[in-house]
Amino acid sequence: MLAVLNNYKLSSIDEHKTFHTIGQKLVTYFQDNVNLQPPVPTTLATICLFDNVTGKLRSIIEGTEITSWRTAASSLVATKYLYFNRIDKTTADSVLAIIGCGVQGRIHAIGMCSTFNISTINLWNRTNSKAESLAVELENMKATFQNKNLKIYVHNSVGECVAESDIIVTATGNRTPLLFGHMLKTNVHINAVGYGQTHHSEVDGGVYENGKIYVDSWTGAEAELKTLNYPIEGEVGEVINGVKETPTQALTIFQSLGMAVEDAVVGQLIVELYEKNKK
Ligand SMILES: NC(=O)C1=CN([C@@H]2O[C@H](COP(=O)(O)OP(=O)(O)OC[C@H]3O[C@@H](n4cnc5c(N)ncnc54)[C@H](O)[C@@H]3O)[C@@H](O)[C@H]2O)C=CC1
Ligand SMILES: O=C(O)C1=NCCCC1
Repeated sequence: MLAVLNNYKLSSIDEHKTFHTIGQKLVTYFQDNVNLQPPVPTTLATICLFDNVTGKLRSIIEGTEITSWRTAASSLVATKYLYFNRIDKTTADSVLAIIGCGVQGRIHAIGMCSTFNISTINLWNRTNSKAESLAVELENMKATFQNKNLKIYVHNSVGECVAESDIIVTATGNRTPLLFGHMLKTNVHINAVGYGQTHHSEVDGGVYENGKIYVDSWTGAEAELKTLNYPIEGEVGEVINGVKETPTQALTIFQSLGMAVEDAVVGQLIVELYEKNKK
């Protein structure tokens, strides 16, 4: 995944400086890594940054953590603009479901509960003990969350997990659908993160058919969602900048594809911080 970015700002580094970045991320996904002792993340990533004038390799950055956080951050932004901006926040009592409690499920849970007023979190994982471990971790983090009275439940089935949920994250990498329309309340928001057979494998066609689908990037969608036979409303960015309207009263789906620019910019930020702190 190659990204070339010119003339952009990193205000946390220097609000007057203009940055130019050429970056590429290499990703592997080895599902059996979880069975190793000690376990190794299934998704592993390395980010390379290149000098924008000479093309010379400038930095090699460990990209596994960056991948986790930037993916969750994209879902948080999508959830803010596609879900929280259309509900009455004064009465909002939002319930979150995490389907798949691996690396992404965990970071999404922490990110969502730290950022939004989530009153209940419902967890499901194929191996139940993993959901139970995440529940313990979240219980111990409650003091840092927006809603300190967060209720945490582990469920034995996906249907039970999502039945009362307003916001859903699917992060399993399952190759066939596990989330179906009949399981859902009305007006829910789904962040479909996992990559199985395709990006849209985890969610049944009936959900896409009745929902408004948003992506992180049109370019990514043209290449990576060729087999999704339902119309895409737009990019989340188009809702943010007002080109597309904020959806109202709808089932919304953020189809997360992952963008190389996210990795390149965070990589650049880390290099700039490293060099600044070295001085
Ligand atoms: N959209 C994006 O930008 C990104 C997507 N991903 C994708 O997200 C998914 C999850 O990634 P990680 O959390 O890093 O993986 P992980 O291996 O840490 O977690 C996956 C979880 O889902 C469960 N699971 C695995 N296969 C399953 C199946 N067939 N059915 C039901 N549950 C299953 C596992 O028990 C595990 O807890 C992967 O498909 C990965 O490719 C990862 C990074 C970025
Ligand atoms: O953007 C990424 O990084 C990934 N996207 C799809 C699945 C693996 C990692």
